[in-house]
Amino acid sequence: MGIFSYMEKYDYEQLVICQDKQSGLKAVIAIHDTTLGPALGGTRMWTYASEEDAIEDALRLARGMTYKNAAAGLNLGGGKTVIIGDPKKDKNEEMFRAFGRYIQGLNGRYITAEDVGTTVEDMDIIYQETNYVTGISPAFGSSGNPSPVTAYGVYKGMKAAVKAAFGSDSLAGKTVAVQGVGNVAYHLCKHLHHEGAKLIVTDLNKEAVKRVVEEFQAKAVEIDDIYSVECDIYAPCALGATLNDQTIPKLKAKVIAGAANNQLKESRHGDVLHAMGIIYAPDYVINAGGVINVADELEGYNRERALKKVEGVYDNIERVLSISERDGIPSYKAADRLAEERIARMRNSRSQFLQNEHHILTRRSRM
Ligand SMILES: NC(=O)c1ccc[n+]([C@@H]2O[C@H](COP(=O)([O-])OP(=O)(O)OC[C@H]3O[C@@H](n4cnc5c(N)ncnc54)[C@H](O)[C@@H]3O)[C@@H](O)[C@H]2O)c1
Ligand SMILES: CC(C)C[C@H](N)C(=O)O
Repeated sequence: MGIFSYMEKYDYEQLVICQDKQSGLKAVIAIHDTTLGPALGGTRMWTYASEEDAIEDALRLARGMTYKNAAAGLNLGGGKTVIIGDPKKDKNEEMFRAFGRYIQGLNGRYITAEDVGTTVEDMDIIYQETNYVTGISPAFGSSGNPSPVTAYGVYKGMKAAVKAAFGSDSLAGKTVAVQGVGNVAYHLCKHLHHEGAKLIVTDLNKEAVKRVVEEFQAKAVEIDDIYSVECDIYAPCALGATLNDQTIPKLKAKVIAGAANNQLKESRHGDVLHAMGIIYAPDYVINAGGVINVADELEGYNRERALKKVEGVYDNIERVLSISERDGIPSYKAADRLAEERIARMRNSRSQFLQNEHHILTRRSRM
């Protein structure tokens, strides 16, 4: 499908292609929908097989942020950036400065933060060029790395999903199979271990596995074995599309609750999970802790207030699962409905003329 057809299909607002020869920056900023407010979404740095793949990923992830922000009750729209390159080899200071200038050029329509392959240090460099960046260092009065807070939200959301499946939200004695034990899942494993859950883990990065085995008595398994292990909960915390035709038939878990974005390869896989009676905590509802946390920076960051808001992920998962049960629809559809209805309500809410500082009449009166 051509880019304009794809954008029209899901009603995207804007796609910005950024190139800076000097620094090697090749970035794609996708803005999906700003009905609720400026588009907030992280910057992913990844080695894409093709430029088309990078554009598609930016578009897909941006739309996911529209739904995530809407379902989390934030007054923010959805956007995302991908930078083409290897985060271990291709980063440099000029690249993130150049990227910061592109963000500034959007004049607040897009606000960035961390995603896979980018760090607080990268956000600090962007901050030298623009205010439209979050997840910057606590030294600037900001919230820092969002991953521990995302993990806290996933932990809370997992408890709500476990309650729906087993009648109690206790994780003590439950076995959780965690795929990918990087930034978010390390902290998730810590919460689960403290509550008395048993952990089975895998990761392409052997050091990351060693750390959770040593610190949280996790049992390590091979990459492909994580789907078929005996467990109560499967927590996908690596990349997307791991719930697909090949993996779903292997699952033994009664609950799926993890941090990864875009877990369902296609929506129909959410229908399959529903038909199998597996409780699926929709990805963008359960992993909203990070964005809720960085969004708090826009009001002057307060950690205590941010964590309180993140605890609401529990209620949000409960709400989605009860709509799913009440209406007999898969949980991913219940989540989409929640997000779409909020956006539609705001889009259709009555508009009144209010003169503000951006209005032409105000500007004219200063002349
Ligand atoms: N960091 C956040 O605050 C945040 C917020 C919301 C969503 N997410 C999503 O959560 C996921 C994890 O994010 P992160 O920040 O922890 O990233 P990360 O890169 O730190 O961790 C991901 C881990 O998954 C491993 N991995 C990759 N492919 C794998 C595979 N096939 N099998 C097993 N392990 C594999 C990697 O080696 C890495 O250790 C991503 O999908 C991200 O988009 C992150
Ligand atoms: C704004 C960020 C913290 C975004 C995060 N990477 C997410 O996917 O939610």
